[in-house]
Amino acid sequence: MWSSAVLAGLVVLATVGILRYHSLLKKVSYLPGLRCAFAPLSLAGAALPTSAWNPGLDWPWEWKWDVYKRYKSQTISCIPLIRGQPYIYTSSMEVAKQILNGRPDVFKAPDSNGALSELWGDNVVSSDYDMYKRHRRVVGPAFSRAGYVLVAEEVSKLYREMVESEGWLNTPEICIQSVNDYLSKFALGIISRCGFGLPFPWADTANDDRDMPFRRALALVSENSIIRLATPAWMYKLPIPKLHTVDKAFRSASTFMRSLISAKKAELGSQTEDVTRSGQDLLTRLVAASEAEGKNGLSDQELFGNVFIFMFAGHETTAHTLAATLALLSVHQDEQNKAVEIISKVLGDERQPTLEDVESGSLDKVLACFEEAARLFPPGSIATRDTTETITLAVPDEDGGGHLVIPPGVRLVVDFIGLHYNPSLFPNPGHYDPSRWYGARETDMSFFSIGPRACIGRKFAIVEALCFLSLFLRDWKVEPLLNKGETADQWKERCLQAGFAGLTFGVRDIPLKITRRTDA
Ligand code: HEM
Repeated sequence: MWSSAVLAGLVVLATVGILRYHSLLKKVSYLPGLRCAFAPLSLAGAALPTSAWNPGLDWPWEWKWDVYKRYKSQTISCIPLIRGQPYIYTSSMEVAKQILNGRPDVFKAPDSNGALSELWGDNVVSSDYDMYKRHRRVVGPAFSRAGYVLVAEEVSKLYREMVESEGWLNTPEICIQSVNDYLSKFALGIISRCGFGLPFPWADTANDDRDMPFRRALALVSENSIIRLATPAWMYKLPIPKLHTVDKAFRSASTFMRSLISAKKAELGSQTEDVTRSGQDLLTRLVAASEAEGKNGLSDQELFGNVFIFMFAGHETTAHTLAATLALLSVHQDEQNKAVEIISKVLGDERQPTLEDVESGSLDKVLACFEEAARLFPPGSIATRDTTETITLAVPDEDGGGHLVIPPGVRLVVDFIGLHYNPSLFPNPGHYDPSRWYGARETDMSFFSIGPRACIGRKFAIVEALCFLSLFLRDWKVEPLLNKGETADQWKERCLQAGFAGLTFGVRDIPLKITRRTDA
């Protein structure tokens, strides 16, 4: 009796499963691809590591060499068998352009961007349609030429402080276990100074009177977003130290950012002059632009959401890419020498790089070293859009041509790792070859995404990266820090590893040896 009831139950479950699978297969236009337990960007999918039954967040990196080959298509599906909506991933530029061209029948779903809006409130990255237009109207003016001049100046100042405070000037050769830590601090310093008008001295020895220093709080916040999303409020009352630390970090970062906004509003409110002329940092310009919009401006919560985005989008991405650039140049001495030669020619031994140097294009071959690193390790490794209506996507001839017909509720993912390792776009894709980017325009830089929602901070990042690399490479020869008996190839195998680090994708800890070239 019981056994036949169990059997009947199993038959019903299997039938429901098969019917569900077939309906999902139809939704992805019968594209071949991954079949798994949870959707990759669902909480369960993202929290669990990449494995055969759970692709998770890191599969585009882990399986970059064979997944599209295996399914003989640049566009594949991913069907979650237990939970979640169906996905279509593409590594084809032709299909990516159709997804990211600003069409109204797809949108940025709030849960597709690391649930940024759930954690911090609506913001320019995670919103869409009218809400996006409102955010963008206020955020756009925050980026200005005067702001980029400030970035170039502050990079030179902070760089000098860094080498002095770290005592590098007195040491001909320095072994660094994780260059990422320095670059993360550097990029946080630049966004703090140029984004928020904060002092951010490199050697900050002052006692911080807050519960948790802001820098530490930010690092913890970026590492623990998934824990924060997955943990119900009552669990923070349990005696679990890790959760207490996470909670404290989120509260601390949040209090700090709110106080920044209130202080800026008060400062601008007390000025009689034109508020837009009172400061060139992103926050001043953001708050000023919002106030100028009157009742169409952003609420405090929305300002807060954008401040958080500036803080993270503005430092993690650049830091990850700079770490990858130095790692790759350390094992490509020929490329490093080429870059140093150009820097010496343009800047000589002493001159600091300026915005004019960046804009003149004279350092473009140095920038190409950064661009090629961003191709191989793109910090914004995916861009997602969900269909709201039935759409058609033209399939490239190489994949057989024709059209995909996709109903509402399907998640379309542009896989920038797949795209950047696609040999039809980048021949010999595993090879680090900065010359691919010689003569490239900003819109060619697919690692900043493509279409109308491409990165608004790209010039900020380019100015910061190019000025930093010019200063750093002029002073230091960069080599891999090898373990005893290790070869450069073994170092590459060990150290050129990547995955989600914080809210974005990037290289893991990079150990380097730096040697003084000149009297820095
Ligand atoms: C190497 C550095 C950077 C990379 C690779 C990068 C990459 C990206 C990518 C791929 C997107 C599109 C995301 C999507 O479509 O879902 C994006 C958007 C955005 N980025 Fe960046 N980013 C970088 C630096 C920055 C900086 C320095 C800032 C700010 C100071 C910034 C602010 C933003 C904002 C606000 C958006 C949303 C734009 C919109 O939707 O209109 N990014 N970024």
